[in-house]
Amino acid sequence: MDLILKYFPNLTDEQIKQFKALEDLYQDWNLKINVVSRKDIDELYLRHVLHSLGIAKVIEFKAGTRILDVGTGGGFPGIPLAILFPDCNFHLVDSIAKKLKVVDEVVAGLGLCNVKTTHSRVEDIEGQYDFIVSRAVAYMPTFVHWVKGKIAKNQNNNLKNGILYLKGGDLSEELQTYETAKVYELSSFFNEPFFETKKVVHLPLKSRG
Ligand SMILES: C[S@@+](CC[C@H](N)C(=O)[O-])C[C@H]1O[C@@H](n2cnc3c(N)ncnc32)[C@H](O)[C@@H]1O
Repeated sequence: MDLILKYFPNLTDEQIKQFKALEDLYQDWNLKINVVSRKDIDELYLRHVLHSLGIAKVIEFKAGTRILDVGTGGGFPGIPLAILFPDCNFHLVDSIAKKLKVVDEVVAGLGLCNVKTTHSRVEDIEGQYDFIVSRAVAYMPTFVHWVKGKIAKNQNNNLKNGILYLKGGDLSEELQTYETAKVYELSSFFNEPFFETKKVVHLPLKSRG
């Protein structure tokens, strides 16, 4: 938890309480359903919470922003972002029902009112969002194809609307057709060895294929 405060020192008491509660909630749920690996649960704040919050270092969502988390799994990056941005609306989607059961319980345990979940493949989700966030779900061209038509145009005249994807490694081949894609190194925000090769890819609306 100290790690979160180190990089996000202006949290409210409520947010601190919610971030602290994550550890027990995930530990309890992991005993019943394995949503987070053993190693990762021991380093939950580094590997999941702080990693998810890397998106917030790239874009600070304004109140009322609609965000879709595709393939949220156990709730990442959606849940940490929903704690950080309580005035934004989050829709967390996954194609595996048991993972969403855990997400629903964690959301209820935290008292988060800004999160909705749906058990579905993202291709079947209808609706428009200002941003689509994700981590470790699909190769970028496949992902872009899945979410085509789901990003709202001209909402608040925000040219940044689009995809924010947490990825690692060499992305040159994957991103070669997306000229306006911007890649942010998470090591420039977080001084921790874990983030050495980790990045946030921002694909604004205009660059969608
Ligand atoms: C490797 S896990 C990543 C989970 C989470 N984003 C994280 O980083 O911890 C990939 C998740 O994407 C989900 N998924 C894969 N394809 C999907 C699709 N087309 N629609 C919705 N969810 C999908 C899987 O069920 C799985 O939970």
